[in-house]
Amino acid sequence: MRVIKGKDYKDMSRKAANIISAEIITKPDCVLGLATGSSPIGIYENLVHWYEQDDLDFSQVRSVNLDEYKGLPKDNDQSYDYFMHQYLFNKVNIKPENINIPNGMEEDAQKECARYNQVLEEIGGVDLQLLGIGHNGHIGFNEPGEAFEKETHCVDLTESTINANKRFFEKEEDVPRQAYTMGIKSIMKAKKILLIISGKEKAGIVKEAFFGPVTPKVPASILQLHNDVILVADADALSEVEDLL
Ligand SMILES: N[C@@H]1[C@@H](O)[C@H](O)[C@@H](COP(=O)(O)O)O[C@@H]1O
Repeated sequence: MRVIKGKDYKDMSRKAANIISAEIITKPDCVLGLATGSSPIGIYENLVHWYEQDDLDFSQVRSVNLDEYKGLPKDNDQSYDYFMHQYLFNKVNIKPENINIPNGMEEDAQKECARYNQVLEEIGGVDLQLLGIGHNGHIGFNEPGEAFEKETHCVDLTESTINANKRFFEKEEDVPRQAYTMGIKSIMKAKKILLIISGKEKAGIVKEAFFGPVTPKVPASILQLHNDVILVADADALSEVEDLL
C-alpha cells in the first residue's frame, strides 16, 4: 500500500483527484468504480473544475458505483444515485448509458444482485476503484461479519452505520436499514484501488484496518492483500500511524 499524505481535506482531495484524472487522460475509456459519502465530495469538485477547464473528457468513461440504499427512489436526495448526479454526473459529459448504479427500488434482492453482477462482468473489470471507509471498517456497504461477502449482495446495515449516516436524514427512522453493495471480490478485482480517508475520527480505524490482522470483522483490512492500493489521507486520519509509515 502506498500512502500519500495530504495536509488537510482540501489538499488530500486534490491529490486523489489527480490520480483519477491521470487514469482518464491515459485511458479515456477507463472504467471507474465510484463511491459516495462525504469523503469523495472534494475529489468530484476538482474533477468537475478540470472538466470545465477542458482538461478532462468523460465522453468515453464508464462508471460502476459501489452501493445504493434499498428502498430509496433515485429522486430522493439521500439516494446515492441522486448524490452522484448532484456532485459529478450532471456536471460532466459522461454518457448516461455508461453510468451503472445498483437499483435501490428493485425489491427482489436476488434479481438485483444478479443483474449488478452481470453488469460488473460485462464491463470487463474496473481500472480504478475509489473507496472511502466507514467508522467500523466497512467498504461500500460491506459490513463487519464472519466472512467476506464476495459478490453483490443485500446487506442489513449495522447500528454504527445507521448512526453515522443519520446526519444526512431528517429523522433516524428515515435512514434505510438495507442496501445493495458490490462485494469484496468485485472490489478486490479492480486493477487499482484509491482509498481516501479524512479526519481524526477515522484515525483509529486506519490503524486497525491497515496495520492489524486481515479479518472480515474489519472489511477494509482485506485491502492489505491487494497489490495496487493508494491510500490518500489527511494528517488527522494518519495521526495514529505516523511512526508505522
Ligand atoms: N456506503 C458509504 C461508504 O461507501 C462510505 O465510504 C462511508 C463513509 O462515508 P464518509 O465519507 O461520509 O465518512 O459511508 C457510507 O456508508
